[in-house]
Amino acid sequence: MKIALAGNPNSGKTTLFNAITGKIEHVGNWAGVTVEKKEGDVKQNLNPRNEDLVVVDLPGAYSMSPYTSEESITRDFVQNEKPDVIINIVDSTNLSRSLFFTTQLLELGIPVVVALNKGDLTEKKGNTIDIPALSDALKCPVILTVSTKSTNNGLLELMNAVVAVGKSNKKQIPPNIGGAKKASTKEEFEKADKKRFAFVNNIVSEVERRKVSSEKQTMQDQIDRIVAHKWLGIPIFAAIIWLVFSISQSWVGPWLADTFVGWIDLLNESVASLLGEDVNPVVAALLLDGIIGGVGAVIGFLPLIMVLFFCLALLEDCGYMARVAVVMDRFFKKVGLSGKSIIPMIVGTGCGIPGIMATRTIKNERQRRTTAMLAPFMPCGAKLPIIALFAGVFFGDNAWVGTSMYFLGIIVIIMSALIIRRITGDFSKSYFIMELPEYRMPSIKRATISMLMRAKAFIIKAGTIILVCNAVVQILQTFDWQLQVVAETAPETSILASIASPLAVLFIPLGFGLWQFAAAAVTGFIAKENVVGTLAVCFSITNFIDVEELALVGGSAEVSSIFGISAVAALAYLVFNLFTPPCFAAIGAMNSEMESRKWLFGAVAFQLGMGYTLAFLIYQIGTLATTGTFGAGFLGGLAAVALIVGYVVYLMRKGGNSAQMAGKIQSVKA
Ligand SMILES: Nc1nc2c(ncn2[C@@H]2O[C@H](COP(=O)(O)OP(=O)(O)OP(=O)(O)O)[C@@H](O)[C@H]2O)c(=O)[nH]1
Ligand SMILES: [Mg+2]
Repeated sequence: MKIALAGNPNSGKTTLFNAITGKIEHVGNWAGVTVEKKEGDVKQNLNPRNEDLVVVDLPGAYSMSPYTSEESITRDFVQNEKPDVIINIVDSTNLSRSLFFTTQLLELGIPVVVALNKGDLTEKKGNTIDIPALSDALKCPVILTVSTKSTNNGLLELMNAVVAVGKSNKKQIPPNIGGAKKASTKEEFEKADKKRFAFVNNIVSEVERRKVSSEKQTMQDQIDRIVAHKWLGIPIFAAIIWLVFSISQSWVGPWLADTFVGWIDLLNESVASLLGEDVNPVVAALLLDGIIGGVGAVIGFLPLIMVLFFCLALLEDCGYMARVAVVMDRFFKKVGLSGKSIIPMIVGTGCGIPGIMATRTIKNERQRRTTAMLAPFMPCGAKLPIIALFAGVFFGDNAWVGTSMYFLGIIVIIMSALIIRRITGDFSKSYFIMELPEYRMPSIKRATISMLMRAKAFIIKAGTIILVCNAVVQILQTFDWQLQVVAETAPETSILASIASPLAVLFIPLGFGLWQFAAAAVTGFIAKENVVGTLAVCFSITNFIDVEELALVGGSAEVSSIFGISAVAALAYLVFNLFTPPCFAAIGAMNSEMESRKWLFGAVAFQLGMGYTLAFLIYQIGTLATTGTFGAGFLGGLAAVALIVGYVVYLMRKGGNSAQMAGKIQSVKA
């Protein structure tokens, strides 16, 4: 039996799906979290008779009408794949809005069971819903559920009702709303919608008793007045992000990382003693420096990243991140995007790929493609080790490094959106309406699960892609083109050095024209964690976190002298890695969401140009400010940057002209 979960965004479909299948799909406290359908089998304890029950979680939808194109995945699935039963998840705190969709589902000829979800919240608010009366009015079973609870949550009753209607021979007859079913033109649909609203309002007024204006509500409004305030919103957001980076990077993170790195060191030592003296030094180096050293350098930052993800999950769960979308909407609207583009960017701070996929809910094509192109500018989980490394080595673990990279990301996104709008010549606007979820105590359990999921992905990546890359880097730097082991005094003769050196020339104006940095930037396109791993291997540093000094990169002076670049150049290198194109996997995701080769190539070129220009400006201006003269390769870099900027300006003019032309043609037509 195939069971579809359908309902409004943020009603709790995925939470319910996870509860009945035992899966751990991403749940978020805002609308539009699920963008793809997901399938799972019903858990044994909710399926006592062991039937073949498959559940499909769908993206949220407000309507089945073909004139709201947004929710097509849900509509297509329900209409084309004909599930045997639909569970309609209804947010019981928002009955009147949710039932509109219910009336449409009831008319499809597929049995519907309503899961009246978030029963705990309704109770807390002091509202009551007459469930038998609601079931009578809708002519379908209605079961009260609390999908966040593990017991006494109504899920067994729900599944029993689902199996019963799925097996019953009696057809469900939808309530009579009066001709709504036969609509085919837009006008007819609109007329039918009006009837539906009237029908729903009528039911709600009969079954629901609301407790009027509770104090809690006004308190929520008061918090929102400050948190989502026009001017205060931004500094509050900055302070919160600073706090998150402080906790993860300066306070709790290093303390955890310290213990963790101790274990990695121990592993390294025990493997070394196991290998003994007789093992071929090339093999020993591959294992100890390349694999354990390289992967260890990356994994060493795991505790730090976990703390950060935990904090972000708490912020998401309590409802704050949805407010950030509202605060940022004002700025995004000015550059042709909307608050809707923020969600992909917030999701992208975990990993760029789901962030890019989240752009799917954006209707306007230019906005969707622009968001998919710019979301990777937010620092994702894989970029955090790079930030942590450079903040540690050059800036004493200061939380401002991470915070400023986060906000630089937002600024670059806003500027880029402005440029892209000009280039495309598409000045269309869109309005952003977002339902704000209520504030609530964040759940430690949910945040822990979210953190562990991300940590798992990080470890798997470190044990596969990162491990292989580090091994390859180690081999390439051990041998020269004649396959002879390179002398320790002449590392520049290795295969790796000879490949990376020509590229390093391009980086001289950016302050890091060394083959090691060039090699690390290139492996970074395979996965951003590789930047840290490759630097560790190339500079033969087995770990960046000093266990003795109880500080991240305790031997920072030592490491920075091994790197041999200035702090300004280090910052430029950090920015270069964060603002050039993301890893290949994310570029693949960009490709599938943009659905246009032209946009994809344009986006990658734009990102390359952006990273290069920013790194150039930071290095040269920073060097001028700290030493009084420009850095090396100033003129060459200036020429390159002038070329990049000149070309972008040319494209913007061209775009502006074509927009003007289009405007003229339209006014002539009018
Ligand atoms: N208090 C309470 N919260 C719930 C319940 N069910 C879900 N939630 C919360 O509601 C929010 C939305 O849950 P999701 O499962 O992501 O909602 P969804 O319907 O899948 O949302 P989209 O995928 O965006 O359409 C999350 O913050 C959940 O923790 C419930 O029964 N009680
Ligand atoms: Mg969902």
